[in-house]
Amino acid sequence: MTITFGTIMAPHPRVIKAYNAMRSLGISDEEVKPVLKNLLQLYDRNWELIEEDNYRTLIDAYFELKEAKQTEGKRKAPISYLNGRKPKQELHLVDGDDQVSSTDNSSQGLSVEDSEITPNAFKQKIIKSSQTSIVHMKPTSSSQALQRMSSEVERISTLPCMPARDRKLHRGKASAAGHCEDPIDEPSNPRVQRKNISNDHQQKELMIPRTEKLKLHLGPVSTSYNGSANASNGNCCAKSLSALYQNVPKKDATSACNNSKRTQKGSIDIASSPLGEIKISLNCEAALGQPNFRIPDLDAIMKSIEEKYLKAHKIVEPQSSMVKLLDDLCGIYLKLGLSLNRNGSTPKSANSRNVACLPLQAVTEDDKNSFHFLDDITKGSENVKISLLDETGSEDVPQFNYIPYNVIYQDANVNISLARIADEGCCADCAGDCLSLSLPCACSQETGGEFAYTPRGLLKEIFLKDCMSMKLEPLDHHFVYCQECPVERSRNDIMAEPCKGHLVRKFIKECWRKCGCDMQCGNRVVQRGLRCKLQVFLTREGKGWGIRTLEDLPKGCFVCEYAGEILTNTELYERIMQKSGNDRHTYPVTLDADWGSEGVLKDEEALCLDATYNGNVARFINHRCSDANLIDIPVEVETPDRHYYHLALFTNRNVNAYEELTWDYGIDFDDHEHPIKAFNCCCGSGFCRDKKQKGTRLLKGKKLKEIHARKTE
Ligand SMILES: C[S@@+](CC[C@H](N)C(=O)[O-])C[C@H]1O[C@@H](n2cnc3c(N)ncnc32)[C@H](O)[C@@H]1O
Repeated sequence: MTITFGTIMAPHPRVIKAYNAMRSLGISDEEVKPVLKNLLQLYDRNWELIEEDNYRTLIDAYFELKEAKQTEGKRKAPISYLNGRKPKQELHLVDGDDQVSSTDNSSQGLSVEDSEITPNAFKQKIIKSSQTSIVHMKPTSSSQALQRMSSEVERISTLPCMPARDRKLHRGKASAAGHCEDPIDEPSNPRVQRKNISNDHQQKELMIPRTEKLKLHLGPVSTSYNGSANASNGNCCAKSLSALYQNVPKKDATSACNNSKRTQKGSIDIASSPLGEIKISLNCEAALGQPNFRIPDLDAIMKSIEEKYLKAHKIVEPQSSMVKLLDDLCGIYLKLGLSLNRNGSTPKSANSRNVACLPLQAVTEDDKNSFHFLDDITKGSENVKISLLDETGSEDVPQFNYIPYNVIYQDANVNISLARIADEGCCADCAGDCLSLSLPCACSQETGGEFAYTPRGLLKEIFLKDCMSMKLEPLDHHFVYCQECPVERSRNDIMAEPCKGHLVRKFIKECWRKCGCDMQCGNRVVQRGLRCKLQVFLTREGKGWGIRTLEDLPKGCFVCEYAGEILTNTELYERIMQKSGNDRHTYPVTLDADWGSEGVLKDEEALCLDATYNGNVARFINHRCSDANLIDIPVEVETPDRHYYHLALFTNRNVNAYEELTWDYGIDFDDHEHPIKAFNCCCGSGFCRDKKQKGTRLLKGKKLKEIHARKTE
């Protein structure tokens, strides 16, 4: 089947105004174009008559055609009206339904190819022709416009035979002056325009017989979406593309061009002529040979696409391309078409944008649910909404309770008290913004007497660099060792191996309640919560849901913290044990940044965050080996010890809108004794550590350092 996407021209300013007026009524340019052309001809290009009363005449004429279609029923038009194109003066030689002659200009409307035709016969032809129109709006009752056109037909066709050049004079000054008569088709390139005119003249002289062949441009109201699954339409569309070439004067033919691109479900052809005409045709070859296919309602297709792309994204994602858009349209067309047959067919009402006259049925609930979209998964609990989109409609919406901040599940000992914060551990004497102080306050001690944040609220370059270096080259940094390591105990509780060491992480310490500064202080970033526009989306690589940013993010930007239930290790093991087989527990994060300093840390004391049942947006952030765009940094806010802290995620480079946000979980894919079985990594990174993944390279040390250096440049 073929779907044609219309014709693009370089219109006259008055044409643009007319289009704009009609667009406000929901009528597309493609529908207006043939009607406007006809009126211009009928009124000898007297624009005032068309423009007066807010384009009343044009609106009338448009609806007259609709009505003509309705009153005539479903008789097949004798002429294939495919698409607007072609300089108007050529004659339209049509052999029949499927055949378009080499001088075809069917899109321009009716031509009288017989040497003599009565006005009535011509009117009939007009009416028949409108049957191929696509009905967008409910037709009105009959009106003057059709009568005007018809009487004009009578008037012109009853004129005594006259040579073409005289008839041209009769049609008005613009014609007589030899200007391009049709502003709608007026080519923007003057060189081309001149050629066309001369070509027009030649053709008229050659082709208009003495017996007064005439053409009335009263074409179909719209043929923008006249693709259908039946073979004849498919053929017609192919012809309409080739007709672009056929209409091109021979000497210009070299400048006509045709572009073809294959999509997954078909192909896209773009043909252009030196006349400035461009035709885009999408051939949905995936529908070929599908016996169950029935033509779906165009409204349903359009709505589906609009919801998929506009309502869901508001703006277009970077991965989007026209090819993808057209391919999606084709896919939805196919899907809706197949679903119609399954559920039986019912006729469609006349005021919908049907693409063909086969019996149609309204879209089913199934069709409507072909994708999932949630406006705000946070239930209003964050500073910004976070939407969720599943473009495939294949995945159930994740079931969990959104919590913006960590909450204690049961036994976790998180001691938050002002009394525990020593005077020297806060900045009670500060006021306003601590970052504006010439001498940084006590809260900067943790980060070496310098705040970790810039006045713009980003991580300072040097701080980020140090944190990245710890991630990429941990062995170059300081480790502490537990006397009895909870990690080793979790592997083998009976004979736990010695602690392998815990990296001494760099912490950020933010100002808090005991500090004198205000909430807008530059040293309060994580605690002020999420600000970035994020979206949960279904990844295509088999990672399940993921997070992407809907806006460009600068390097060092706080994205979100990892929030969930605060559990003790004991509680976490219990949860893991309760889970069966493949139902893996996938959302725990160990708060081990300071374990080594605690000597013997019991499982009832060691803490972790579990976002499985209660969590925030971070629970959707997927893992990427080594070159992820986020980095996790421990942040001290309300507790001075490192037993409990916040795990904040910052960008480690500039991130473009619609990039997936990823984080290196630090998984050792070779550790087969870990209580939580590692997933098969699909991160796609060239540095993927999961050896099971084909084509991955293991890069360590220097190589990773090089990459990081490049990325942070
Ligand atoms: C914190 S969740 C991330 C969100 C998750 N994708 C979802 O749909 O809810 C971690 C889980 O996501 C999946 N995942 C994350 N990164 C992955 C990767 N690089 N390759 C494959 N699966 C991944 C794994 O199932 C993992 O256990």
